[in-house]
Amino acid sequence: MSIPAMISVSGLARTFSTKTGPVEAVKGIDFQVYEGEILGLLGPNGAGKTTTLRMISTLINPTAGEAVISGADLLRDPRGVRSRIGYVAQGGSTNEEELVLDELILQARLFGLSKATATANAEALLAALDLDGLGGRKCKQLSGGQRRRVDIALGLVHQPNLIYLDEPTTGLDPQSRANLWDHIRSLRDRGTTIVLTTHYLDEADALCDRILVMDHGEIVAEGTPDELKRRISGDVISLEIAPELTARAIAVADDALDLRSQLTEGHHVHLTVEHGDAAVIPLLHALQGAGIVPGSLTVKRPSLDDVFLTVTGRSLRDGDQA
Ligand SMILES: Nc1ncnc2c1ncn2[C@@H]1O[C@H](COP(=O)(O)OP(=O)(O)OP(=O)(O)O)[C@@H](O)[C@H]1O
Repeated sequence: MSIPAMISVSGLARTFSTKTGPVEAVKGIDFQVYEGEILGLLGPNGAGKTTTLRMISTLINPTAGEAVISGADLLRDPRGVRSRIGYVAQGGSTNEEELVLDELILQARLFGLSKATATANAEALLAALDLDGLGGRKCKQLSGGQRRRVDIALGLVHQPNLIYLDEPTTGLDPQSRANLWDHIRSLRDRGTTIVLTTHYLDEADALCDRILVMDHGEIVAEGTPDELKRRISGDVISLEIAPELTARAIAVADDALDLRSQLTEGHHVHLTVEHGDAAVIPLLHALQGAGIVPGSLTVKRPSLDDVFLTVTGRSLRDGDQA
């Protein structure tokens, strides 16, 4: 049975008019988000991630295209869309002077929940997001990680089953980031569908079930982190071999495996194959048959940085000026 699509987007585009001419922020993209997954929009600054999120949350109108969000049509039923989603913006939206619990209850009431339900939801979320005991604090008295969790609670307090997180961990220290990742995963495990944007490769890798790589307003690659790494770059098996045997070792490996590429560097032979783990035993067997015993063997999976470099021709970290 196929998993139902929570979001279905087709031909979605947004061009901004500026004094210096039109800016095509998003150039007609198609994608689906499935129920219960964490989908990541990964790309450098200016790739079009936030514009995409803002369109599918009704905050800005698309110039072209359409979308159905949790059963509601984006263009014909924007109120329906708004009631079904939670949106956590980049900078958050907490009111500095407000008490955390009051802020959450107010937010839920804005979505039409009764006082009792709003209070119950707010208290349950404080517990679920490890914010117990902080309901009586002012938002400005929280740490960065606590604030980000309050932002997320604000997006969830009306109990949407779909939440958008724009750069959820930007500005957090490594420990708060890892802690927030755990919370985001636990939301998914309880059935919430999550769409998040990030420029962090490690975040997309650690957190997302599926990734859309965006660059210059387009989706340039799509897949699970593993699929992307495998499809685009392959795994690299590195063998330490006596220099006089490297040519022979490559010939043997080429017979035994479906090699994508090979490279010799002194005592080392690097072989690129689709599935490194599955290739190790046949490779060792073939080498042994030819009387070659490697001094060492390692299998390296490519990083998402390698993926980004392959699809865009530049590193994600260099791409911030795009
Ligand atoms: N209101 C606007 N008016 C004009 N141009 C805009 C507007 N909003 C976004 N843009 C432009 O559209 C492009 C995409 O911006 P967007 O914010 O969607 O990128 P992003 O991938 O979310 O980047 P970041 O990671 O920095 O948030 C950029 O070139 C940006 O300058």
